[in-house]
This record gives sequence, structure tokens and C-alpha cells, in this order.
Amino acid sequence: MTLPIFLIGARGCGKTTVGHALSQLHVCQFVDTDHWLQEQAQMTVAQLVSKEGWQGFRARETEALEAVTAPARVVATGGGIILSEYNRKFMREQGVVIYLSAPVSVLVDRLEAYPKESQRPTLTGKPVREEVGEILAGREALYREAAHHVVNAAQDLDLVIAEIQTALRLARAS
Ligand SMILES: Nc1ncnc2c1ncn2[C@@H]1O[C@H](COP(=O)(O)OP(=O)(O)O)[C@@H](O)[C@H]1O
Ligand SMILES: O=C(O)C1=C[C@@H](OP(=O)(O)O)[C@@H](O)[C@H](O)C1
Ligand SMILES: [Mg+2]
Repeated sequence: MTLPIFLIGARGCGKTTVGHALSQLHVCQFVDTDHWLQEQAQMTVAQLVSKEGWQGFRARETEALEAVTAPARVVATGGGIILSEYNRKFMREQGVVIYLSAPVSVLVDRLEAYPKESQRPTLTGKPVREEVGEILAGREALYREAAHHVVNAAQDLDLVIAEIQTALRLARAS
């Protein structure tokens, strides 16, 4: 049985992109908690947050995590999934957790080029340049606590994938 793989990290680190690419190489299924919950709710993240607040969104996110977790799946999570201790423990116990780590400058450049505001409404009300650093400072320790492996997500996509494959080989050999 192949354990599920959970990709965690800040907005813009590449969880969705990497998850999709990995699934094609590994012949495993790709699921994204944001895609799943938006489909379920028939609303975007921005609409959900304006209707139910971040608390409502976080409850739906945990529901999504539990629903999509299955063997031979790569699960791209949302950047805030690690805020819940329950989610962190769930992922660590159910599968292999990979933190896609990237510096603030890289995250900001990617988010400015690809803001996707319907899925990424503001978390603080501050401009992206300020928000990304502030949010990462508050979450970095939680990403590291939840992760089995930390991968440099600032590299080209093929190098990110290669680093993950090495980490997974090591995990399977141990
Ligand atoms: N390794 C990479 N190198 C360059 N651009 C990347 C890389 N990974 C992701 N991106 C780009 O960054 C943006 C955010 O990626 P996305 O997968 O949506 O991040 P996340 O799901 O972590 O928020 C997208 O435009 C994507 O094409
Ligand atoms: O960092 C966060 O709190 C969030 C990240 C988003 O996902 P991505 O990390 O895929 O952008 C999405 O789940 C939601 O806007 C909340
Ligand atoms: Mg994503």
C-alpha cells in the first residue's frame, strides 16, 4: 500500500502545481483540498470566507482533508491547513508530509504574477508584500513540526519533483 503524500507550505510555494506534476509521474491520483471544498460548497474560497468567516472555511478544510485522504494519492493542501493541531497530527499519522519551503521574496513574486484572488482572499487586509512575510513568520514552525521532509520549493519545478522523489525513496526504504 502506498501512503498518501501531503504537500504543505505557504501560499504560492507550488503545492497545487507540484501535486499535479507528481501525480502524473507516480500514477497516483491528485487531489487538492481547496478544489474539493469549492466543488462541494459550489462557492469560491472568497465567497465562503465572506459568508462563513475564516472559522467556517477552516472547518470545511478539515472536512476536505479527511475526505480526500486515501492510499496512492497526492494531496495538495491549502497554506493554512497546519493551523489546526488536529490536521497536523492527522497528516503525520496518515501519510508522508512534505513541506515545500520558499523564501518570502519568491512567494511574493509568484503570488503577484498569479494572485488567483477568488481562492486567496486577503488574510490580514495588508498588501501581499507585507502579508506574506507576516503570515510565514507565524506559521514556519508549524510547517516544520508537521513535516517529515522539507524540500526547497524555490527551484525549478523539475528539481522540486526530483528532490521529493528522493525523499520518498528514503521514506520507503526506512
Ligand atoms: N517551482 C516553481 N517554479 C516557478 N514557478 C512555480 C513553481 N511552482 C509553482 N510555481 C508557480 O507559482 C504559482 C503558485 O503556484 P500554486 O501551485 O498555485 O501554489 P500553492 O498551491 O502552493 O498556493 C503558479 O503560477 C505556479 O505556476
Ligand atoms: O494560506 C492560507 O491560509 C490559505 C491558502 C490558500 O491555498 P493555497 O496555499 O493553495 O494558495 C487557500 O486555502 C485559502 O485562501 C487559505
Ligand atoms: Mg494551491
